[in-house]
Formats: sequence, C-alpha cells, structure tokens
Amino acid sequence: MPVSTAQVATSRPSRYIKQLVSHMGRKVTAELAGDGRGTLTFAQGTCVLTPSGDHLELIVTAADAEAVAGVQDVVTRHLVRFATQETLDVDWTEPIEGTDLRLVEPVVGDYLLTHCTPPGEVLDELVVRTREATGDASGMQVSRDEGALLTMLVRLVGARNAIEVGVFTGYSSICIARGLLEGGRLLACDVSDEWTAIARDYWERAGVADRIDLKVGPALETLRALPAEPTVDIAFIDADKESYPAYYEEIVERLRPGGLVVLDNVFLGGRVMDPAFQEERHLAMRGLNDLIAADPRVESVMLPVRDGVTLARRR
Ligand SMILES: C[S@@+](CC[C@H](N)C(=O)[O-])C[C@H]1O[C@@H](n2cnc3c(N)ncnc32)[C@H](O)[C@@H]1O
Repeated sequence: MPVSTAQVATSRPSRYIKQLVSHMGRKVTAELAGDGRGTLTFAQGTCVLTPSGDHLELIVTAADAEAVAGVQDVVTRHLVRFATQETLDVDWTEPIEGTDLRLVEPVVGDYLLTHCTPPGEVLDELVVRTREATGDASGMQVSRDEGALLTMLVRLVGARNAIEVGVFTGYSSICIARGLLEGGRLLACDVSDEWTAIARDYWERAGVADRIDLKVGPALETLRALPAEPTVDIAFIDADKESYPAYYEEIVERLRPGGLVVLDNVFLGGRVMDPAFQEERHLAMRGLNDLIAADPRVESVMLPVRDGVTLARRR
C-alpha cells in the first residue's frame, strides 16, 4: 500500500518547498526543479512536492505502508515547524496500491470513447467477435479512442512502412493499416495462430489484408531478422511486457528520422508507479519508461490514454 497524497491549503506552497528542500538536503537527496517542484529521496521512499495555486500537493511513494508512514511523518513534522505564521493541515490519504489508482476517470473514459471518429462496422463487429471468442482476454484489445489515435498518428507521420508487435485479433492492425499511404505495408508480429486467424478474417473484411504481412513467431526474432536500416516510419508495441525494452531497442535503431514508436500499457495498470510491484514485467516497464524519457535518440511524451501510451519520435 505505498502511494499516499496530501493537499495542504496555503498561500505559500513554493516557499515551503524551497525551505524543505534546502533543509532536508543536508541529510537526504533533495532536488528543486525550475518549475518549483521538489523531490526528497529518503532511504525508505520519496516525497514529491508540487506548488499548485493555493495548495501544496504532496505525493509519498514507498515500498510498504510502514515506509510510507515514516516519510509522511518526517515531511509533516518539518512542514508544521516551518509554518510559523499559519497552521498547516497536512491530511494524508490512506496509502493505496498502484492498482487502485484511477488512471482515467470512468466518466472521462466513457466521454472519450464517444468523442472520436467512429471506427466503423467492421471494427465494431470485431469487438463483439473477440469477446465471444476470447472471453476475458478480449480486454487486451485496444479501445476505440486508442485505435483512432493510432490511425491519426500513422497519417500524421505519413507512414509507408509500419510494424506492429502484438496483433491479437487484429483491431490495432486495422487502425494502423488504414492510415498508411498508398502502397504502404504493415509487418504484424504475434505468436498466436489462433488469435491471428480471427485477425486475418477481419483484415479481409476491412479491405486491408493486402497491405499486412503477418509473421507468426516470437516478435524479437522477427525484428532482429529485419535489415538494420532506418526505414521504419511507425511502430506499435503491444505484446509481452518483459520484452518491451528489447523491442524498443530493435525498433528505435530502425526508425527513420522523424519516425515514431508508440508503446501501449506503459502504466501497467498503475503498477509502474508503485515500488511494491517488483516482478520482471514491472521492472522492465519502469526501467524502459525512465530510459525513454532520457534517451537522446528520441523526443518523447507519455499520454494518459487508457493504460498509458508513450510516443517516442526519432531525432
Ligand atoms: C495486448 S495483445 C495485443 C492487442 C492488439 N494490439 C489489439 O489491439 O487487439 C498482446 C499480443 O501479444 C502477443 N504476444 C505475446 N508474446 C509475444 C511474443 N513474444 N512475440 C509476439 N507476440 C507476442 C499475444 O499473442 C497477444 O496477441
């Protein structure tokens, strides 16, 4: 239960952050960013302090509830001591797990679904068919707003040469293939014959089958077998999470300048923000998110679309 927040009403949030960073900097790592955001890194966890109008926003992240309480205690005591001209009310929320974070408010999520270009009959039917054929696994399919985003990105990039890692029943492949320039091709990678059989059927129905090359097998092998030349315009990564770093490396080296790699599920349902989650896929995604943000080969932005989407554009 490692994430807890507090909103402290005050007319001087920036001043307290400066004071705290300067004071705590003698004992722990304390940083003040140009935008006024402060970060305190203790042995047990971190506290991020952000000035927000007439509030000071605090976020404590640590590996367990006890560690959260320890960081909360240090921060609260110092803040209260620094506030000589007012009484600060530091009211922390109960610590929650990353999986309980609301990544997209349901009402917002629903509004987004109904305010993008409609995907059309074939994709609507594919959603139904996927649910019937795969049950709970159907949750892996990209949503209609994310699908619309993919088509839009493919068009904006002016893509002729695209790659998809993780086809499932073909929804996102159709979205990508639709946006390609005349003569464009999509290399679609997946390990499942069963799921991609459905994809093939719907690619035909959507009229894009002739521009998709399906490669069934481990995607890493497929990617490594590609020429090591920067010819890829856009790639979408949406497969096994442990392999994301390897997929990213193979793809980023093959992107042409201005080419885009799009990564899905970069929040892992909130688990990337929660240090209690330490499985291989959590470490892989957390590490990759950090790497991309600092990667000099690309410009990147992370979008709170569904489970988090990163766009990284090759410089
Ligand atoms: C989240 S689903 C993809 C959803 C798809 N983009 C869509 O919109 O319907 C992940 C897919 O990755 C595939 N996959 C898992 N491990 C793989 C691997 N090593 N190589 C290629 N595909 C893999 C799975 O078979 C599954 O179809």
